[in-house]
Amino acid sequence: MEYRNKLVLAPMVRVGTLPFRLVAAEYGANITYGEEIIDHKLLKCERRINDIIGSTDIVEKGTDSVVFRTCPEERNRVVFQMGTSDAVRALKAAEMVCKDVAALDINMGCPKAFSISGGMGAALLSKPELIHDILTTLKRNLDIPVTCKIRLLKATQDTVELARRIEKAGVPALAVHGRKVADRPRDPAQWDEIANVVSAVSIPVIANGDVFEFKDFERIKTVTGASSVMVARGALWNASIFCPDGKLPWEEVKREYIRKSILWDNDLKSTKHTLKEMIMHHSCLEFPEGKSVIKAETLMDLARLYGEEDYYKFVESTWQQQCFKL
Ligand SMILES: Cc1cc2nc3c(=O)[nH]c(=O)nc-3n(C[C@H](O)[C@H](O)[C@H](O)COP(=O)(O)O)c2cc1C
Repeated sequence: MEYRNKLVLAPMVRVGTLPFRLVAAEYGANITYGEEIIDHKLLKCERRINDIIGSTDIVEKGTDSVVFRTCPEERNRVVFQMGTSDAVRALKAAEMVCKDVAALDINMGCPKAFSISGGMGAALLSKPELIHDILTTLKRNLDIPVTCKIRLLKATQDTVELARRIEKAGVPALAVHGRKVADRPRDPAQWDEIANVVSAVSIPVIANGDVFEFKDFERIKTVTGASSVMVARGALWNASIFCPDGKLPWEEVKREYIRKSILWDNDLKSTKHTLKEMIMHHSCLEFPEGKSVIKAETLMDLARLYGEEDYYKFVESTWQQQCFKL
């Protein structure tokens, strides 16, 4: 996996499922991260090939609940992001997905209470020995690249020191979200702090924070010196941010997302959540569209709402034909 000169879709919980990753890639993302999945959850899952829709699924044992869905088309660019606080558990969990993804990333930046109280996410930032243990154990035992995504520490020198230690663990790249743990999304990302990390390490740094237009990809690279750029909210609000020719109208992007959600039988909650985030940014959930999305009980309801009923029926009939063949 090459980490230089890449446009990267950031990991986003309940957003970064297969249809969203495919849409982002269609518009130009070179590397697409899945949403963070916790190792404990993975350990309760099994890998299943879904011959009807052509996906590989990680499914909660004894249920049909899909925790992670991928397909061969994205095999060379999808990054599985995991939450963990233990090297051995992380390895056991990673073994289930490593054949189907291009790389594994460990989330070392999540500031949410759930992550911190479990010793995961940003809690790892103050435990460099544990970081080293997790990264080296995974690297030694897996055939795919292992990276991590961090936030800034309170003091610049501490962030730089941590980045150097992470580099020594042998990772091929490091993603840096230019905010501190206590910062909120509205606080500006500190690109100058990312620049300090870039100067201190030789591995490619993936700069992340406040990229909202295509021109920002070049701007953040110039300011930070980073090799690659990762974008979260800018992509959530309009995944065509990756298009060099400029963004497409968000309605068009939303339609593409809905069609892909139908095609890959995406989890309804995830599809609704992603649509609601888009609507909240561009319009208002109180308007009829938002209310209908909230009310939708099936993907067919959403297909009907967006005039994609025929497409839904077409996809359903291809699944039925596939079922007969099997
Ligand atoms: C809806 C949403 C979900 C997120 N989920 C994750 C996640 O699963 N793992 C992670 O490392 N960061 C997660 N983040 C943080 C982003 O990956 C990114 O670091 C942050 O939003 C800053 O980038 P931005 O300024 O481009 O939004 C999430 C952010 C958003 C908006």
